[in-house]
Amino acid sequence: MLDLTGKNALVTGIANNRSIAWGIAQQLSKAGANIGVTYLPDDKGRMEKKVRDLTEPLHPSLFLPCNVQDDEQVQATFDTVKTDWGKLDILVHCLAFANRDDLAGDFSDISRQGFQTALDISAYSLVKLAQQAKTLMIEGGSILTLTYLGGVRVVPNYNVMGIAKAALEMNVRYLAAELGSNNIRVNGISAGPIRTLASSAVGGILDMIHHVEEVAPLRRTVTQSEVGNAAAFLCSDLASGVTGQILYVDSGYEVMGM
Ligand SMILES: NC(=O)c1ccc[n+]([C@@H]2O[C@H](COP(=O)([O-])OP(=O)(O)OC[C@H]3O[C@@H](n4cnc5c(N)ncnc54)[C@H](O)[C@@H]3O)[C@@H](O)[C@H]2O)c1
Repeated sequence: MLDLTGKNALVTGIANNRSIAWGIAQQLSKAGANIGVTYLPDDKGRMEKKVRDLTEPLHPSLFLPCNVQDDEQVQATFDTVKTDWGKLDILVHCLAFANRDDLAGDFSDISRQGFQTALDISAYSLVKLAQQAKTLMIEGGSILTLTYLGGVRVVPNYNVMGIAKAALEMNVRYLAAELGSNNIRVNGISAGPIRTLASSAVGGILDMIHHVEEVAPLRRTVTQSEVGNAAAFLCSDLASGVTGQILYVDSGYEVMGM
């Protein structure tokens, strides 16, 4: 049985009720996990309010600002996890960012700055968070990230994010190899296209969704809660033998040749 009772789960990347991280947080909570939430702070505190109101029904025992580009904020987040929880069992890395200009048009036009930003926020951040998480996963643990097929194949307009996802997927494998001896598992879910704030920045996202609805074996795309269910499995002891893997939760689209 899928049971996360007694597990402390820190979930990053909730922005609104469409966020994949929100789907994951709900399923982890349903399975009994104690939830902590981080959000991306802004000057006016809008994100804080929105995410606080949204996640209130899950009674998060931690609610912290964490911009992954800010080392002090990352440190402060994990210092609080240590003080308040004592141990961490589950870390969900569910965030990404690239400049809108770099998610359409010619791939070769990407600027150095745009490349660095996308790779820093969307790929390096997993390493940064894992650095901190590994010291608190004293009973072992599970780290999970979110990726997309555009990291292994060319998808129109995904451009710089494809490079970031390729790096992210290798991060999963290197981290799994390093942390396995501490019984820390590291996996990724490659989700099918879902309408969210982040995906709306990718040129032609609706066309991508319609294409999946026509071609994928299940003839539809996936929902946040389907991704959440797979996440709960990967974060639970039911997946105790699974690490370094990318699990496709995409209605089967990845297997199709045409
Ligand atoms: N939506 C899709 O179709 C799809 C498909 C496959 C994978 N994914 C991946 O799922 C993850 C979640 O995206 P989503 O689609 O739910 O969109 P979303 O916009 O709801 O979530 C993206 C999150 O990234 C956060 N973020 C951006 N920059 C940050 C920073 N510097 N520090 C901390 N947080 C930051 C945002 O605040 C937001 O919460 C991403 O990694 C995305 O690439 C999405």
